[in-house]
Amino acid sequence: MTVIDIPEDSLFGLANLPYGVFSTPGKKPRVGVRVGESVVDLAVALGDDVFTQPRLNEFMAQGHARWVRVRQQITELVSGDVPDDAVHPVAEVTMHLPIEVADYVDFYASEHHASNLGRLFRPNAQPLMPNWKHLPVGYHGRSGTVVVSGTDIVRPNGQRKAPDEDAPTFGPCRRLDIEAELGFIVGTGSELGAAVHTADFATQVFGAVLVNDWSARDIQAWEYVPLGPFLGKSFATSISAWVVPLPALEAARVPTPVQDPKPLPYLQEGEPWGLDIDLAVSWNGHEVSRPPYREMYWSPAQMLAHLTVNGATSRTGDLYASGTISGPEKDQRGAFIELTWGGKEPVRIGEEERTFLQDGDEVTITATAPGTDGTRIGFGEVSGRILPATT
Ligand SMILES: O=C(O)/C=C/C(=O)CC(=O)CC(=O)O
Ligand SMILES: [Ca+2]
Ligand SMILES: [Mg+2]
Repeated sequence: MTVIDIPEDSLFGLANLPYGVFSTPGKKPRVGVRVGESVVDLAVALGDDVFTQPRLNEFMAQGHARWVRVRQQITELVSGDVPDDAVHPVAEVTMHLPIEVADYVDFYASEHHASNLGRLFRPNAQPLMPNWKHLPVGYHGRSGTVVVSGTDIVRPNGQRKAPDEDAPTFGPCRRLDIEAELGFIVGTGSELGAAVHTADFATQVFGAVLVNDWSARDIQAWEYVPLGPFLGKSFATSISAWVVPLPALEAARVPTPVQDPKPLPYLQEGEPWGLDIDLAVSWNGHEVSRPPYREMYWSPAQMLAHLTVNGATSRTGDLYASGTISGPEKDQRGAFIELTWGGKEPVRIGEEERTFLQDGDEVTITATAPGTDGTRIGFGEVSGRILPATT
């Protein structure tokens, strides 16, 4: 038997207990929970077959009451002796995509980001569209290209046309960018035709991950009118390997910024709440931005309510992302197009300067939040390295 060591300042103490899918050499991917610098194999520790699956979907589909029970069981288990064969050092496991992504939706919930992108993409129009403060704007993404942190990202090819060019050309993206976001994973789905109320968020959403919504700005700028993002964003979206369960985020709840005008009734919550999560974006190992999630205008529950208000189902494994997280300050912007103001103001990366991503560049996004026991909890990281385009 083993007593798992949890350093006092660990971001993965008992207040966190994130789930992931891991493998050890020669063995199949299965469900584990992170405790300190260890991964606990839940199939071995709890003796339940649902954790032998290579994804969290089957466990999530068991529903909220079951999630609560398992979290209690894990807390009791790791507070005492854990069977030796259930414990692996995190440095010795390989992490996999934690969920089979059902549908993927991406919102646009940061007023600062939406205003900045409006100015950059539509310099002759008002930055925020008239609908923006009435509904959480979003689009349907491509679930099949959601990948786990650490997966290399091949620079996309596509059509691009700069404003000063007469005709589009085909080739590798020249303005490859990131978007630092938070993603919410639906655990319990809804019926076709039935809207999900804001109050149902806590029992339907299983947890949260970090998201990097890689974006080809030149492809996007040319293709997006009038139907929205398409190939400029569908080539890859990276998520962190650890899914932070919703109860771990209780202490991070904060009111959203004031919503004026008052949203329509289906978007109302007693008091709309966001999350006090601090993100950090590193470019080749140099921190370039610290986006604050508490600045997000639309709440996670409002986004879910909007997503389903027309009767569209939500399903186990759905991923809906917040949209780029940008704060009011320049060093709080969650996309390089904003940080470098459309490539006009390069940022310093050690000895070098950057506007958009070069081949070989690596971006890592991390985040922490207050935990329920007064310590902080961590999201791990979402990272990815750019490989040259295929020819
Ligand atoms: O305003 C636009 O035309 C484009 C917006 C985006 O690229 C943002 C997007 O994908 C949603 C987000 O991450 O905030
Ligand atoms: Ca996005
Ligand atoms: Mg994407």
